[in-house]
Amino acid sequence: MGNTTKFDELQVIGGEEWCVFEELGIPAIKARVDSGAKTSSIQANNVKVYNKGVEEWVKFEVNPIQENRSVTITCEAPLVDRRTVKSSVGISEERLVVKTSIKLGNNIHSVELTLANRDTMEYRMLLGREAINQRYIVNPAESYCMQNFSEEEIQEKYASHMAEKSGLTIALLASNPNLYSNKRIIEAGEARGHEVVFLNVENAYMKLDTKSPQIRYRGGNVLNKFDAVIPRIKPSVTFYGCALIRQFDNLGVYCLNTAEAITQSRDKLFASQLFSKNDIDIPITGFAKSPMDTKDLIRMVNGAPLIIKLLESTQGKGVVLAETNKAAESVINAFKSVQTNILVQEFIKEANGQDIRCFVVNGKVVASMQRQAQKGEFRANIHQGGVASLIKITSEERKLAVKAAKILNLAVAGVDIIRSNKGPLLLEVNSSPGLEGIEYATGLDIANVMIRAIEKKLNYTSN
Ligand SMILES: Nc1ncnc2c1ncn2[C@@H]1O[C@H](COP(=O)(O)OP(=O)(O)OP(=O)(O)O)[C@@H](O)[C@H]1O
Ligand SMILES: [Mg+2]
Ligand SMILES: [Mg+2]
Repeated sequence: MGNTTKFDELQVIGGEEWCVFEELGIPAIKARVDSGAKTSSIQANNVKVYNKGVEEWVKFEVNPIQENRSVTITCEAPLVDRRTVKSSVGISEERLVVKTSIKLGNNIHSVELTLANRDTMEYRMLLGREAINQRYIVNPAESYCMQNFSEEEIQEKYASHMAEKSGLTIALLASNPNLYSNKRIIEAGEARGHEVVFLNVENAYMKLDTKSPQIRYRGGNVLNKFDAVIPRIKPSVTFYGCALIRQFDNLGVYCLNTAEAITQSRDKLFASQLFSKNDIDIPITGFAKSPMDTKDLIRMVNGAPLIIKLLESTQGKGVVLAETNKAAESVINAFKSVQTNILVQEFIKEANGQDIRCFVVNGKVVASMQRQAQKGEFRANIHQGGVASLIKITSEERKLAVKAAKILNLAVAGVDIIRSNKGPLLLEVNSSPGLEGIEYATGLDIANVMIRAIEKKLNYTSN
């Protein structure tokens, strides 16, 4: 088995040692020397693989100081292996292995490090056999044989990192980082000096436990450094997304829109009931279970032409105009025959395919636009070819928008209003209103307004 080093050439290391990783930018990290482990490992969060030329590299974050998560070092190193490790319960997990140089006392040599989630462990690093063999001999009774750092020295080494973190750490909980709205939110957060981390709803999961509830991310990283969460939950993942938001909320993280508010706004029937209960005018709306009531349902909303809406619709996809009573009856009964919940609604003809979108943030209308449907179309949604333009809203409309957002308890809301002969009527309230149309129409930086709303709630002042 190769050359064996002479025993008296080996240096003695203790059961714990201070390691320095100059290439990773880690000035000192305490390691448990563990000859039982083959490869050395280090605690790593937000692990991301990327390409650097033809090589694969890994970017990851390390919290080098035990029991202190405020110091975060972002490290980069070449990826040398992906290993499958089996946990004690037999579940295989992939671990990335990187290569870098380690300094122990005055010795510098190359080392392979497994990136592990060691959050629950006392030491942020384990020094395994591969790093020890042929170089050191372990005396577990001793500590810091290679070099020791005092508390003051550690403080000094990390002083710049402690001062560096001035902005907030904000999570954007969504599904697609390339959507205009999401890109703008990240951009606006970073422009104000914050760190914005994109979290994919479907890659996050939770641990329910009274002592240490957690949110984890694919790969086992614990997400516990966030000051705030911006939820942008698409309708198909409402249930799961809201469960995650509740978990963040339980962990004391401020959420720009609560799970409860999002859930309420996603249910058009429930939201409409809340509106009518709170004296907010909406188009006359009916909801019935049995086809036997269809005829009266139609009469109730003043007959055709009338609107039929799927309960969970967005982008205007589930909104239908029935021109005659006969057509209305067959469409309503067709939906009922496939157990689909629908609302039947009075058609506001005089709106002429126009509606108004008010963007509400923390109780204020921060922007508004008019949307005009395409020719021959009654739905004004941008996704249905609607065209946005600037509009000056009346104070009555402004009050209506603010009140609707307040009743649903939404910090950020897209409130849709339609102008009728009876005055402005509330159409619906969206909890993840898009930014593209409204920023384009108004020229305003709405993403910036959202970020500043978080700063205000957290009493954050930049220096
Ligand atoms: N009762 C109505 N009378 C006239 N037009 C209506 C009525 N209800 C909806 N519309 C038109 O259809 C569009 C879509 O309706 P609504 O906003 O209720 O559906 P949605 O699918 O949830 O859209 P969103 O993408 O805004 O969430 C409205 O923006 C409006 O232009
Ligand atoms: Mg909607
Ligand atoms: Mg709408």
